[in-house]
Amino acid sequence: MVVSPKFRTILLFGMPGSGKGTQGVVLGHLPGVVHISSGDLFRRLPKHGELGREVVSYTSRGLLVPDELTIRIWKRHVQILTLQEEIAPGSTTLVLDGLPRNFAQAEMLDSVLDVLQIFHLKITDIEAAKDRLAARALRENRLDDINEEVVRRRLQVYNEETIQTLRFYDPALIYEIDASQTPLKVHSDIVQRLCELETDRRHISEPPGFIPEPNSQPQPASAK
Ligand SMILES: Nc1ncnc2c1ncn2[C@@H]1O[C@H](COP(=O)(O)OP(=O)(O)O)[C@@H](O)[C@H]1O
Repeated sequence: MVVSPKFRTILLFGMPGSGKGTQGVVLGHLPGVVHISSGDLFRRLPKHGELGREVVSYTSRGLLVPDELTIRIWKRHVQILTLQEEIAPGSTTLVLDGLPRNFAQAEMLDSVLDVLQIFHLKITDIEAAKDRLAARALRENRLDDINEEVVRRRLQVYNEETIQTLRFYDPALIYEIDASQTPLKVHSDIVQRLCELETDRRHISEPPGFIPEPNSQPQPASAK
């Protein structure tokens, strides 16, 4: 049996409004890094198609889209990107935001993801998260951010279900970041951690065709 290599993956975790999308988009600009947001995938589905209508029937109520459907849509997207040679397991690092969102999804993705790092963007002030969602509702015209009841349910789903997903992974992979900081400071914390990983010789971002030297550890300043 041929076993396909897994995608090196960084997971962005955090409650709605914690800034996963903002950080994911910026990281996705690095060479060799591709950002995939499950929420964006769902919003891009044609609204009048069968899939789009089914998805909206859940997202509009603040509920999770069923696992089988979520994973099917995600895998189809990854397959298209792979066929278009925009990504390849072994050379691309995926930054996933919004997925996996529960324990079952983590299990379903385990055979395709090699999770290198999980950033848990923590917000303790729920009111601050709600304010961010209200601002995003206007900026991005997101209906699910406008309705207070829908927002309340999404936060509840996060606290009851999504946060449990972290138990699936080795605690050593999880890095907590204070998401109430400015986006730039959150980004700086993420980049600092990723640089530490690179010095551990697990490369996150590589220019196309870049082949790391077998002993390319950074030299101390005195050796230069
Ligand atoms: N992995 C997932 N599984 C099930 N539903 C999801 C998943 N990702 C996103 N969704 C649905 O899409 C909605 C929007 O998700 P997202 O854009 O990530 O926003 P946020 O993190 O602010 O809630 C979620 O409220 C949920 O209904």
